[in-house]
Amino acid sequence: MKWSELSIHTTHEAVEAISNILHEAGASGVVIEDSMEFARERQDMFGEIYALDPNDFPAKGVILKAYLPVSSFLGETVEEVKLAIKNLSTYGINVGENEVAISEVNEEDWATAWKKYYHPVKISERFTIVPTWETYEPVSTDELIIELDPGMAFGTGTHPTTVMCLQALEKTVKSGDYVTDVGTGSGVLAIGAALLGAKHVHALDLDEVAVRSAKINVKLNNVEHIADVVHGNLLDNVEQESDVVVANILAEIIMSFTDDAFQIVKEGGMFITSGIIGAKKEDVKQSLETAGFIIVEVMMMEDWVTILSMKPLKE
Ligand SMILES: C[S@@+](CC[C@H](N)C(=O)[O-])C[C@H]1O[C@@H](n2cnc3c(N)ncnc32)[C@H](O)[C@@H]1O
Repeated sequence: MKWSELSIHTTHEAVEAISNILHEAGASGVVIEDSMEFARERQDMFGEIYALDPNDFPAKGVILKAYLPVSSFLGETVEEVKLAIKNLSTYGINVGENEVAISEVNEEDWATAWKKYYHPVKISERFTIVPTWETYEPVSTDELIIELDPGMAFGTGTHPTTVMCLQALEKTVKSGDYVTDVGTGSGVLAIGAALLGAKHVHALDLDEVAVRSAKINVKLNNVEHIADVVHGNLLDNVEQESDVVVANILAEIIMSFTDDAFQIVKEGGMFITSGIIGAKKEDVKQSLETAGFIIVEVMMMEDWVTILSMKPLKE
């Protein structure tokens, strides 16, 4: 089968938003070629992972490659994608060069292209993420293994926003907790919370592809009796109070539902918010405080921020 490869040269800041646009446009996969991936000392942060070939990476910024089936609608879809990306600047997101190129490729060229960059990664005290096609022996009995096939959903578990969420879950989830995962993507955080001893995890995503992918991964990790995955928009129709709510979405989206989150977080419970670029940190903190949360900790990795906030106990 022939596919159209849409290649977009952009900034780190715009990756997540553009990936969402591409998924919404029907892209069956998004490959991220990140200049920082090549440049940074991954060995220090994540342990030795893999040898990188400089030819696979742009000199600066990020190249996103999305794959769409060749069809008569392609022209329109590409125009819609270009317009949606242009509109991101109205949200204060710098899309950089925003060069868009289109070429035709064979299915076998892209379906596995990204897998060569994805190997077992120890991402926190306890969590190691292992792609399904790799074998891995745990090094200690304490280690928690998340097996993932991200398929077409965000993420591989190694994005800084996800890494910080897993570290935050490690600090906050207690045995028997109720957890809600808003924007579950591949289901990585829901699985993490279940492995940490949560009694029940409610995971949801607006994107049907993510819901399918998360369901597969939840099953793969044998936590389907703990974590349910549904299609949903933020906390609409969520009534179950939670000890921990985690949301790794864009700052603008987080700020739109801090009041709703306050309603479902139990007193003394935590709201973990991530996917926030450095420039939006203060806005999100203010939105959380206005809703009634107390900021407990602010974590940073690269230019990404994760905020842990608590719903105070009544006097
Ligand atoms: C950055 S990904 C995070 C995935 C995963 N939780 C992680 O940490 O790797 C954000 C996810 O939020 C979902 N999302 C975006 N807007 C949403 C909304 N309004 N309601 C529910 N999910 C949404 C996207 O489809 C995407 O899967």
